[in-house]
Amino acid sequence: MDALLTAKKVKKVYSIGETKVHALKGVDLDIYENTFYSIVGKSGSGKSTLLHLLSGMDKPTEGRVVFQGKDMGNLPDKELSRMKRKEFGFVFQAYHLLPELCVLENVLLPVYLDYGEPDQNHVDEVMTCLGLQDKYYKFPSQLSGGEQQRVAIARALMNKPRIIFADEPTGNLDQENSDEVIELLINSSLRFHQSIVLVTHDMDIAQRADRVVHIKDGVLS
Ligand SMILES: Nc1ncnc2c1ncn2[C@@H]1O[C@H](COP(=O)(O)OP(=O)(O)OP(=O)(O)O)[C@@H](O)[C@H]1O
Repeated sequence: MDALLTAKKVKKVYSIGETKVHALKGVDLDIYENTFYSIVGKSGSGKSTLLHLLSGMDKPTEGRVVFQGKDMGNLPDKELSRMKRKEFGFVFQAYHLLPELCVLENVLLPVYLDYGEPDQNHVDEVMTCLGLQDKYYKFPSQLSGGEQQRVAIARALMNKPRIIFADEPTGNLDQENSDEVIELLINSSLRFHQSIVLVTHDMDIAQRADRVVHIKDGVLS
């Protein structure tokens, strides 16, 4: 079986004035479908940088990131943006919900950004899967942190992406909400056949993954 997404000899160097930070020093990684990966390592080891490069949010200094045969570094910006909206879902530590929109409007944003029509069955299925069936018309300020993160996950699932990228998604939540959000993220990815690539400091969460990717000083171990 071919990998869905492949990083080949990926390096990332950040330049701050004269100083160069070698954040990734030649990373090879295959992401297969229907698989949950966690990326763990100390602070500053390169976890978020790796997630940003795998998800097309940033480009490598050297090496290639290939999604379904397409080198993301060679795609025109417009095509890359379209691909990311269609194929990838994003969940961050901050929920990034728009406060003036209700839950349903927030969740449907990616669909409207692609000039699409909502698939009402999918919307209802995702919302129910995430326990949000009675929250459609609430505003973010009326929800708890855990509920807001569940809305962000629902939004990430709306376009039926192949991969969910999550960077410390439970970083702002207490233990109980954190457990619930991870449980729902795993359940929904199984239900809707997505892979998950998740960056976390929490080893209990990391161990839930099918594969734990360890990174140290920009190198996978
Ligand atoms: N935009 C940037 N400009 C310059 N240096 C950066 C930038 N982003 C990250 N770095 C540096 O690259 C290295 C890897 O950072 P990265 O954020 O990927 O680590 P991390 O493992 O996700 O850390 P944390 O767990 O603290 O979030 C660090 O030395 C960091 O200071």
